[in-house]
Amino acid sequence: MQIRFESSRKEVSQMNTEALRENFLVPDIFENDKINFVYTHYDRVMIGGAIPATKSLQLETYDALKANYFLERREIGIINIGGDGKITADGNTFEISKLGCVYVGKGTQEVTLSSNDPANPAVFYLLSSPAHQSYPARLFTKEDATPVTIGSMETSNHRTIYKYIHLDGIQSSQLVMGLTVLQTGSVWNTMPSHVHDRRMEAYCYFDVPQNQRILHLMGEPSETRHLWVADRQAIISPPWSVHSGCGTSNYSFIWGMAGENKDYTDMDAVAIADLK
Ligand SMILES: O=C(O)C(=O)C[C@H](O)C(=O)CO
Ligand SMILES: [Zn+2]
Repeated sequence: MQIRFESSRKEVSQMNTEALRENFLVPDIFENDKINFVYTHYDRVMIGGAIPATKSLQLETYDALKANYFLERREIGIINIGGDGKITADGNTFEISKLGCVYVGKGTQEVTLSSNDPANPAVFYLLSSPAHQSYPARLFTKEDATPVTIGSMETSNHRTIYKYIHLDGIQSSQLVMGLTVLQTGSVWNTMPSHVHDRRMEAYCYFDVPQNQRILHLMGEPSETRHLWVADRQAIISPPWSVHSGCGTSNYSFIWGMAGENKDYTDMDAVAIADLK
């Protein structure tokens, strides 16, 4: 498992393209018949992917966790961006379709991921953070997520936000998670932009057409940098960084956070005119 250490604001402002990508892009987590994770030192959030293509996959512990099983001191949010699948958590089975989310809490010993049809396997995005309290495993479909549509065609940022794990949704110890779908013709996410010093964030872009890309913006508002991101790649956003993107077509992305609070609305807005 790859480990990503933290970088300071000053270091980031001096990084070249390669260093920015090495530190903040998570390019290869989705692989057939494997669970892959990157362990970050940003609130100790782990970013992962799993495609149970020809066999079911079991969440195993890692030496870096020094835990008897993966969720001994952690919780996990799982969103399916592929075909229909199943998640079993200590004998409880959840049927999960595309854009569905399953939360599994601390203390769950066995988590198994599987696909219903090997010809169209489930593709699971995984986000895990340390947990100090146990909450029950739950499934939310995208309809359960009380979708909210914001932005407009005029500003090319018309999009629908689905919140799954947050203060008023699925309960967790500190994990917050959901996804955003851009409407056809809209390309900007999270613009106007924001920061939240209280929480780190990770984005995983998906349904990005082949040969199209997302220009993801990061860095302090007055010192922005960019990463070119392809389909099914994730990015790490430090708590002091903006996290916003513009696509060469419309697309969707999963966002997830951990840190001081679970209040989705706790954001410090950045005026567009203040971005540099
Ligand atoms: O399109 C958006 O705006 C978002 O999806 C914003 C993210 O949800 C976010 O950054 C939450 O902190
Ligand atoms: Zn944010």
